[in-house]
Amino acid sequence: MKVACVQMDIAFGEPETNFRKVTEYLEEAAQNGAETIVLPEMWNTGYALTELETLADSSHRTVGFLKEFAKKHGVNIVGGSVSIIKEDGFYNTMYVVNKDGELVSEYDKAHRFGLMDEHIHLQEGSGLGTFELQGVVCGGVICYDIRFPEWIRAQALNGAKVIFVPAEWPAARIDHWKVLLQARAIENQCFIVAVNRVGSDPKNAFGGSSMVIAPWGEVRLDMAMQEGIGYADIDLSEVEEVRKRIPVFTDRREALYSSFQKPAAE
Ligand SMILES: O=C(O)CCC(=O)C(=O)O
Repeated sequence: MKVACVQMDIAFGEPETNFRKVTEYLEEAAQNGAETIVLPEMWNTGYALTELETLADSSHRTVGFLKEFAKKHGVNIVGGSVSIIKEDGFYNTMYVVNKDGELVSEYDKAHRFGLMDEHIHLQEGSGLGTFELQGVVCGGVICYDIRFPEWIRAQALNGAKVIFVPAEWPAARIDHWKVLLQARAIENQCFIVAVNRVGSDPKNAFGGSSMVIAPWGEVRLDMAMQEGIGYADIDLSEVEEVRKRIPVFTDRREALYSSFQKPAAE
């Protein structure tokens, strides 16, 4: 699978500008032979959370746009995430469409990031976020979600061999981003394809460093602070090979772990 990571700047609170920019990047990646194109987090609005009432996608524009592009160009798109208004509030939602233009996943970010006020403005999701692309089980989580190893493990236990991570991760903590991603790849013995943004908004400067990491932990792509598209080839046989070499999934002791779980507080 040839993946393309779109590491872009995002215009704060300007969906029209961002849709134009994303269209250009998708076209470039498709022309360069990408099979699966990955976008960053909240690419329609950025973190303009106080303006979501007027800016969030209410008419499923994003889904229509991604489906049409995917079908026309025969590419899978892991659509990063966009701000969406649903019946009970705003969500940070990842849409994935396959080469036939079918929506194969709609994942709402599970863990809201307090330092960026998500807990005030956004609802939290409770779906798992696994899906299939070309017969391969994949997972999707969003940014802060990678700080919860049990959540990524749940995806791996449900069969994910490639986990996609769109993000708007600040430069101030970019060391955490790199280490956490590498750890999630090594412990789950899977590929991690992580796409962060560059540029800044009124509150944060973002750290780029979009990465493709192999199941043994090698970094196959690190885009540093470069705006543009990074490409990597993923050979899924590496997942089986690494899982055979060190059989973590066979050696896990679920019953042992759950025997020490604290009961929920009253
Ligand atoms: O966990 C972090 O340090 C960054 C998370 C974040 O920026 C986000 O979830 O949007």
